[in-house]
Amino acid sequence: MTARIIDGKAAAAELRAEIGREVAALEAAGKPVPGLHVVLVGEDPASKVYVASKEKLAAEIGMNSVAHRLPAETTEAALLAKIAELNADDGVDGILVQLPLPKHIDTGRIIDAIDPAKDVDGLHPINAGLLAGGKTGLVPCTPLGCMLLLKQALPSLSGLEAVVIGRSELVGRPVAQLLLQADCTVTIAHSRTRDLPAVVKRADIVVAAVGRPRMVKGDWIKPGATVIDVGINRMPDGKLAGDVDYAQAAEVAGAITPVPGGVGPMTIACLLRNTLTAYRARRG
Ligand SMILES: Nc1nc(=O)c2c([nH]1)NC[C@@H]1CN(c3ccc(C(=O)N[C@@H](CCC(=O)O)C(=O)O)cc3)C=[N+]21
Repeated sequence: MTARIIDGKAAAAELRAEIGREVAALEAAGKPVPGLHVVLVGEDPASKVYVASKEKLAAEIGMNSVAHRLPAETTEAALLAKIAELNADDGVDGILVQLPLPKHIDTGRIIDAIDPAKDVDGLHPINAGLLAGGKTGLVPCTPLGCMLLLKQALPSLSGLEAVVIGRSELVGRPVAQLLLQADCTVTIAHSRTRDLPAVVKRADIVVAAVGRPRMVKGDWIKPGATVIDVGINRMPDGKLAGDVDYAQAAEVAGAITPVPGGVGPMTIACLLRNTLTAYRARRG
């Protein structure tokens, strides 16, 4: 079998266009447009590229898109002051602090300081707690993107066996919560899981979010399964590889997301969607 390719790039473009139409309607009605503020501390090259991309795509759909670029030496206190300023600014609907932060800054303390109503990354404990309780505040962008791709790829998720590989706060845990809300039977596998290939083999849905290039092999995949590859691993030759061995898995799976062009673009589109969601919740 050769898997159908789940085109995240196309799905993301469509989602952005839809959000763009909603922003245009707000503007036409004389309302303020949503404001997305991305904070970047330091000079990490990958982070710079991602922030530039978020800034550009938000501007493209008519949002008020602002990037705050702070030097690597920025103190935790100064970053907290910046967040307090953005929290207090009524024109700011979404705040995203690009991760990873420099080592001298306590990431948890920064995330905790963001107004949960403006936490478009969905990482604040209030939003994580709502999600764990089966309610939804703001949902983390990558997990939301995974779910939109799955809903597009499958007629129904109810009753399916889903195996999530990885238990990170950013992806593994929240995507497992969303799969549970969609009535999947959910397993979260991780580095201590015994016989991971056999666990993955049960899955109708595999979500790989471990950050290890091509770790998931073709013979781990149940024939016809849907495979969502969250991994974005930069290889020594400069190319990107997912957490799934794509060439092998595509021979067995029913549908699979490529890297690049799968979950990555959806992550940014979902950030824009969360910004609009936050705007509506705050300003009606
Ligand atoms: N607070 C915070 N929130 C994040 O959501 C966040 C973050 N920090 N730090 C870094 C990770 C990574 N991330 C990506 C987003 C889009 C692509 C993406 O669009 N990737 C393209 C390829 C881009 C390329 O060529 O490098 C693709 O997969 O097709 C990748 C990675 C968001 N992250």
